[in-house]
Amino acid sequence: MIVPPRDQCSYLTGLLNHLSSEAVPGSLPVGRNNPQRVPFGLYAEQLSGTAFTAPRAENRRSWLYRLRPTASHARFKPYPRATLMRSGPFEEVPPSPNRMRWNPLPIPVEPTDFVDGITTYCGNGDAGTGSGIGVHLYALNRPMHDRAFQNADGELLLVPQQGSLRLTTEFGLMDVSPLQIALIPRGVRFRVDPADGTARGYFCENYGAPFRLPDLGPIGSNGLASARDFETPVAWFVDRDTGCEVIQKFQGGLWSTQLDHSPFDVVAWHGNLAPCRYDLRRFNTINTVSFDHPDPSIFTVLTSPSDTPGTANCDFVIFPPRWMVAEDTFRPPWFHRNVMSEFMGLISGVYDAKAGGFAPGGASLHNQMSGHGPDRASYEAAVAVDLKPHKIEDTMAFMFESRHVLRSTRWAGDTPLLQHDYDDCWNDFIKAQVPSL
Ligand SMILES: O=C(O)Cc1cc(O)ccc1O
Ligand SMILES: [Fe+2]
Repeated sequence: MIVPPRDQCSYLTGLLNHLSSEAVPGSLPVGRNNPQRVPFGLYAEQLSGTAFTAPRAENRRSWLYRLRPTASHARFKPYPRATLMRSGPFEEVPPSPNRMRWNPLPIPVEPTDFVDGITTYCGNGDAGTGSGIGVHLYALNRPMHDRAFQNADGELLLVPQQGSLRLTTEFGLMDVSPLQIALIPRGVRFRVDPADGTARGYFCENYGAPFRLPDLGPIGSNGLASARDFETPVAWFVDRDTGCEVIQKFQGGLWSTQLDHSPFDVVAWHGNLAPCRYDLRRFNTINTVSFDHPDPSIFTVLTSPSDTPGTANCDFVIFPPRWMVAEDTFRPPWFHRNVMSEFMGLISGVYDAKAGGFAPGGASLHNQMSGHGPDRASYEAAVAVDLKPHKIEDTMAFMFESRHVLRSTRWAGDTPLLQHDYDDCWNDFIKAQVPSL
């Protein structure tokens, strides 16, 4: 058991391990979950992320030992501020087959924290039936101070793009920077504070089955993201009897209640349901060493499966720095139409299918069966280049790929960030000339 230095992040490693952590020696009950009297009068609480009876390999739950029961709070009232956060079902505007791309979301000018700085671009499914995802960006310029957020509708996969974040969670403290990601299980209360004043990033709100590592099939027992590289914070708590607003997302709506104490009062915990972070630079990228451009599923970091095997509710896929060695191959992404729908973001650098227009902090959406692929400049460069081993460096793009059409929000269609000329990047391809018979 690890006792953390106060206010410093310290981590336990592994994904889905059954972990134990106590911030005060002797606070974690030994050998049972809910003894008649918990050490120091702490309150035992089980947090269930899966049904009690979920198969053992799927089952996720943790036991939290806290200064006060989470149950001690006043009624939630509707959150009084308007935000641009939207939720499934996404029915604000009719779905369109058009390809969409957006310029980077600006950092706000008005004082804006994480909750108020969320803008929803698109999503699918329904928070009410527990399938689908919401796709959001955040852009903020101040800490959450005495506020905490909790999402009953889904798990959050945070993808910082600019600016480091300090995440204060019920389980402990996590620092997350661009090129790292964080997973926050459904219902866990957390606070997001920028380390350097401002921050921007993407996040997937997963209404469906929790993210997990993909199967590796013939790749074998190693490769892609490794469980040992996921880091979970050790127990850390605040013993403070001052007010804190808890904002909860529930069935699409935002609600607020006021506590007279900190919600971050978990002194000890154990279990396999906990927030974690992962450094994308640890990804063991696998690619062809012969010919042809493989399907991007080889770059899957995490997957949220659906009820149909191999057809994800959401795959989180990255396009990291990597050697390109394929012989006699058009090396960038090929032209394609996909039954799955693709939302992409760019953390840094340039994406190899787009010579221009796809900027860090920007986004694109290519929905079910819409034709897309390299823009003309990328195509022409790739067919002309002399194929030598070449390293794609200093870049990190990602994709949330989902089995259902991603329906954009009204904001996403109306914002001046939308590039109305996006289709033009595929204009004026020279017609192929086949010999006449
Ligand atoms: O559309 C995209 O850029 C993402 C993508 C990349 C790739 O290498 C193959 C297929 C695919 O959808
Ligand atoms: Fe694609």
